[in-house]
Amino acid sequence: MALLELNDLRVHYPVRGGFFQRVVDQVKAVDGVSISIEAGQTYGLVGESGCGKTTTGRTIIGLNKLTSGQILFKGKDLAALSRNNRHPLRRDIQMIFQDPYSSLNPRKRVLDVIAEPLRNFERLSSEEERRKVQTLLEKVGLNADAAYKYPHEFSGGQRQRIGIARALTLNPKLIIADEPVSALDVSVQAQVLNFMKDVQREFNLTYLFISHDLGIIRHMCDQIGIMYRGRLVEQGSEQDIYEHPQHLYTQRLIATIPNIDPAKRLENAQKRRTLLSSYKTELPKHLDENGKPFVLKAVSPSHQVALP
Ligand SMILES: Nc1ncnc2c1ncn2[C@@H]1O[C@H](COP(=O)(O)OP(=O)(O)OP(=O)(O)O)[C@@H](O)[C@H]1O
Repeated sequence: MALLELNDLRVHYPVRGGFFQRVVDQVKAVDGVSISIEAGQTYGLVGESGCGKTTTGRTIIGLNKLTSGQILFKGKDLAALSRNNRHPLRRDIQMIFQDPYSSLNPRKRVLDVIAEPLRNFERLSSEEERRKVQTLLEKVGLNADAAYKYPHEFSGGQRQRIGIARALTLNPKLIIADEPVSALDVSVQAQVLNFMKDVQREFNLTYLFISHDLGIIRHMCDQIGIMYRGRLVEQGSEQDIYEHPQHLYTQRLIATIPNIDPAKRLENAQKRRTLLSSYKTELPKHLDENGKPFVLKAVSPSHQVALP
């Protein structure tokens, strides 16, 4: 049995207009999405901005209401369960948000940020809570003292680790990661992604990984779904999607990937930086001495030509 199954999920937002603010139209943000995710796997949901990825994730976690369809988690239909029966299942699904700069409350200490889900589900003494938070901080590679600091005292990558620690507090089975690295510098992206893979192994997690970046999706995911205007146009294994894309939209998306391996991308960015710092670019002139158009050329410091 799959850990999570979406059956014909639809989420439509009403568009209101006119003097009486009547519903005049619907935005079909998610329009008939069916997905099945096996325990321990990473399912990547990819597509351009506005195609409905975030709405799908938020609906699974209960932040949005579904219009129709089923969300089966461990075989139970979340929408059909009473609040009381749904509550214990909710703790098994957590979310990592896109922007670690805005998703952590700046007025709360890291201890309170990470302990918040615990306080909703468990009654721990403050000593037990502190110990649990500090163990988690160490697991995500931060110092236990970080518990007494505020989010602004950390870098973007460290903040995303705090977001990951927060998602792990209740030992969830499924984590929905919505663009977890898109707000981070490319050099930090690879670290956080690899760290998420380590955490997945250690905690036996299943990920629904949402991204618009096919390079990152390839690095992270076993199964991939391509979304376009609220619908899934193609689903398959990582190899199916990248080696044999069937749908024209998938083929176009793949053709636009600049460099699909994030580790390679980082290596290339570093190479580019080194090259730029050791080379100076001579400014172009319009014509050379023979009257031919001047070609822009890079010259090493030892061969620099003094510009007139
Ligand atoms: N609360 C809302 N009310 C009305 N329309 C909404 C609402 N939230 C999202 N939408 C619309 O639903 C569609 C899907 O939005 P969604 O945020 O799910 O897309 P996305 O693929 O996650 O995009 P991005 O990558 O830019 O976050 C968009 O057209 C968006 O404008």
